[in-house]
Amino acid sequence: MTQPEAKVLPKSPLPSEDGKLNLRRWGDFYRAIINNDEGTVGVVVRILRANFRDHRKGYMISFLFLFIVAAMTSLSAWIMRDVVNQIFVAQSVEMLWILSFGVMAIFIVKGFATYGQVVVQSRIGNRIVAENQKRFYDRCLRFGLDFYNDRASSELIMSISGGSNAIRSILDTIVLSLGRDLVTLLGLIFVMVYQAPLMSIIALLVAPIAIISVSKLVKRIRAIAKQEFASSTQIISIIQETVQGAKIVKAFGLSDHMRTRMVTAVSSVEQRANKVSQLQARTSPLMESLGGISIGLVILYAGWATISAGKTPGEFMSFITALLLAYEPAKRLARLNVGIAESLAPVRALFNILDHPPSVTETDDQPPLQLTRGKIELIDVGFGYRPVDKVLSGINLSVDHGQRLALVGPSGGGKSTILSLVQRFYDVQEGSVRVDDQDIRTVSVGSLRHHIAFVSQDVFLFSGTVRDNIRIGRLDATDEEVEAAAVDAFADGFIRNLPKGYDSHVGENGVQLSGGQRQRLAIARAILKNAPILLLDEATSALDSESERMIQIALDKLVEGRTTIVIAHRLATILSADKIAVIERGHVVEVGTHPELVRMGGVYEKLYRYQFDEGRAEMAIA
Ligand SMILES: Nc1ncnc2c1ncn2[C@@H]1O[C@H](COP(=O)(O)OP(=O)(O)OP(=O)(O)O)[C@@H](O)[C@H]1O
Repeated sequence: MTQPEAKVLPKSPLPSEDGKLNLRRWGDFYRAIINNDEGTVGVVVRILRANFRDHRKGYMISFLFLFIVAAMTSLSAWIMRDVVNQIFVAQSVEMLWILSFGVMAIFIVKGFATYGQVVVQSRIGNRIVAENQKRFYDRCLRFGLDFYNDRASSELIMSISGGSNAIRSILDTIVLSLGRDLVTLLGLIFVMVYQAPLMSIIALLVAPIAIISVSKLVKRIRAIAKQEFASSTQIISIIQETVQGAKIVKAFGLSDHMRTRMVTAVSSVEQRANKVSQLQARTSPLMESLGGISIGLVILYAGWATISAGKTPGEFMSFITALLLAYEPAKRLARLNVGIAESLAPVRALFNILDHPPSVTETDDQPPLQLTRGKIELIDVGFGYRPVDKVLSGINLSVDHGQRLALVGPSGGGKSTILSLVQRFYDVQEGSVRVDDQDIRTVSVGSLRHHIAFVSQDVFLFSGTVRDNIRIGRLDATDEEVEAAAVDAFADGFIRNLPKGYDSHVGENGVQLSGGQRQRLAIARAILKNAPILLLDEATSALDSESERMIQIALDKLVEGRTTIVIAHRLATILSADKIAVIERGHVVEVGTHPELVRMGGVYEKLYRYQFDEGRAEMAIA
């Protein structure tokens, strides 16, 4: 998994060289912390910037409810002084009624405010998850193929689900901590300080110890949670490989090997989850002990003051109630960072992907491709998937309207890469690709691909029916158009023989269709798209001769009147091509028609002779 390099933070501005407070250095320091995506603050600030503004109103309502809850909690502590002094000491009947009903009212209001807050908060939370998932997916769709080549799909799955839920959980934690716990705590501290200032200082003595200890725990949790997330991603990846590679797993007897990999990943998650829980749980003895010390000291002082200094118990009742009520919110606030630490890893994974720069860039004002003839040219094209590894150099090729250019040559020569460049899956690093004299980098990518139909050799089938899969060619096609395309692709016959005909579901990856049948569905898609430019990567897998013959007839029909670039593995299919280019180690080594190339006696002629001899041998065997 790719992680961004940690940015180096400036050193703390304390102590400054001259011993004076340097406000600019403090400013730089805090800005760096906020903009540092590696730090908790940086991530939290980014989450707030991206998500808080759009839900301001909702959060305000949520805060209002939280404020009511906090106010009611503080009020319930405040009222204790009068409960003791007016009811139990002064024995006032009138106050007995007022205060009893007052306490009931306080708790009822608190209950309803809590309900309102939970409902509002959950709605905002669910909306934020949905928005982040949509934003993430939109971003993924805009990436070039290089993005997908470099990533396991498990990383994307974990980021879209884990990352957006973690964002929600961090926001919930912050809102609850600030709105409920902080406001409640401040209210209660106000009550405490107002009622007994000296005792407040005694009670708050333990706070710095709590803050320092918790921040140490947080650092450890963050590191372990990152490893836990990586292992969880691995679990998804192993499951995907088990499903997609089911045949290979069975054929090569890899069950034990896969099981070992899974056990390792699962155990790693288990151990790390245990460690995180254990570290999180450590806050309990810490907080309980510090809370106990604080309360014990207060009782000691209050008891001493009542017994020896003649103070009334009522004076301490409010304070002690406030202190006991403050204990829970104080504990939660101290743990705030602990909770967030665990969520940081998935959020960072999501941010990593959102921040990935698209390799194929396009501005909103790029005009659509103006297609007149459908002429394609590659002019001095140079390209490599990685900066140091050139895959294509000095490629000059052109194919005019209605013509057929065939690319042949040894495996790994760069033929498929040429088709990718024409569709602008990647941008060329040298030279240009032009369609009807327009550099394809200057027109909108959508319009370019709209004019191109691509039939690849590995046909991908989406989950859904056969009909849905053909309709991929043109989403607004009618059922009749879909079926007509299938007829032209010689697919109608086998489709009607499926249990539910066109409405039969193709399983994940279309496992129940043969290679030849899948090819014909791909051809039907291209027929339906009816684009003026056709890019064809012929199937290499051996098809039975009947399938092969039908596919060839369908393809011959498909190429009619279109500008076609075809990668040919069997030369017999391209003898009539207008131009044949031999691609070897990233260069065009020969160009010409079939008779010209045979006469030339070069690479093509050797290839042809080899396949011709092979064909004769096959015929002899037959
Ligand atoms: N996504 C990729 N990332 C890195 N290198 C790649 C990628 N795709 C292809 N290559 C490399 O680029 C070179 C050209 O590959 P390409 O698929 O274009 O060849 P080809 O002529 O179509 O081969 P084949 O006939 O076997 O399909 C090969 O060395 C291959 O390893």
